[in-house]
Amino acid sequence: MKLAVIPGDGIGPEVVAEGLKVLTGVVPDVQTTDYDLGATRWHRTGELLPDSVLRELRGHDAILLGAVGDPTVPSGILERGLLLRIRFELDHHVNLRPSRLYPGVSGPLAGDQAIDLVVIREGTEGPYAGNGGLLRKDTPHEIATEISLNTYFGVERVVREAFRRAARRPRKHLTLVHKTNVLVHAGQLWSRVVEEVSMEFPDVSVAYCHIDAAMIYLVTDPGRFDVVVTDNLFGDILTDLAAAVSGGIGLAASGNLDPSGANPSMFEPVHGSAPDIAGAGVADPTATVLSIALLLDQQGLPEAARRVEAAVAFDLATRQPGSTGRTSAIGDRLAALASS
Ligand SMILES: NC(=O)c1ccc[n+]([C@@H]2O[C@H](COP(=O)([O-])OP(=O)(O)OC[C@H]3O[C@@H](n4cnc5c(N)ncnc54)[C@H](O)[C@@H]3O)[C@@H](O)[C@H]2O)c1
Ligand SMILES: CC(C)[C@H](C(=O)O)[C@@H](O)C(=O)O
Ligand SMILES: [Mg+2]
Repeated sequence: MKLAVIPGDGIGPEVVAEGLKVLTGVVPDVQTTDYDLGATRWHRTGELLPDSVLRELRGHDAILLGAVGDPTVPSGILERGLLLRIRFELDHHVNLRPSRLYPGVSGPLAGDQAIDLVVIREGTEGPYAGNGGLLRKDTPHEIATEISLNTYFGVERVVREAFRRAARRPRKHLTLVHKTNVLVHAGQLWSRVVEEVSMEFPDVSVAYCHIDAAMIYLVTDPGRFDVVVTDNLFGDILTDLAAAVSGGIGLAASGNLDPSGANPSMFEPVHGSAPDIAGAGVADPTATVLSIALLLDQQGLPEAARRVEAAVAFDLATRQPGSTGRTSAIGDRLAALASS
């Protein structure tokens, strides 16, 4: 497997190192190419994602990313110019974000309710499309717009993927999360597409939830969710909360997928560069390791993926209550468990 590695900023390199330990333990023939993209390169050269690097990324089977973002770089430069540019250029329209409360993990919810859900977040449209600007800048009449783009093509393909995934799960249940009572144009498109595609999946039951109510239910009754399909921004926010109720952001994995296979998919923890703990060696690498499991699955290695997930499940079930541990110690443990 040819893997492009973008460790990135903050805790990115720390967690990626542990992810690679686990990956190379279960799949010996991984050839990695490291790309030093991120804050340091931007400061040194002004480059975010040179076209030549983008071309090289396309030549890999998959990409592993740590995180981007740094307090010394104006907000949005790295996020838009590097991370989102990769997602958009490589047509990562399916942003796959599973959340599971693993046995032994104590979440913040009363009675540790069962959580096993998958969010399919649209990845290339919505308010992330970059369709906006500032008018009359630096005047008292300044106007900022950030228009949400929703195309039939973009909504249909992600909704279809969500139904496909729901149909393969035991509960076969899909919830559309949106804000159709206010965002009536986009809301109507999303609802209509869900209704249309549902005709092809008669075994999948369908529910709808406004995004604000979905936040309530994620905290009071997360068991009602199986597969959730939603737009780019709602999905961003929803998956941080889903992570928080499932044992924390240090456990939340994601895959940015182009299911057509035309472009390499990219795997990364849901969390960011965590400048508050960067360099301290205390970041939990489990989210990255679970992202490796998603990568292995997508690369057609389900048995290796299962071993990695089983290693994480065992580790979480046997961790000392309340303990987090050192990044490298968790990585060593997971690598040993997964390759044994
Ligand atoms: N995919 C990405 O690259 C990505 C995702 C989110 C945020 N960001 C960027 O990261 C920077 C920091 O953003 P933020 O602080 O809002 O979010 P964050 O996810 O980096 O951190 C939020 C909180 O979670 C904690 N945390 C995060 N990962 C952890 C881990 N593995 N183990 C233990 N604790 C962990 C942090 O210490 C912090 O308290 C910003 O520049 C932001 O744009 C990047
Ligand atoms: C850093 C940012 C561009 C990114 C997003 O909003 O998608 C992050 O929050 C995430 O969840 O991966
Ligand atoms: Mg986010």
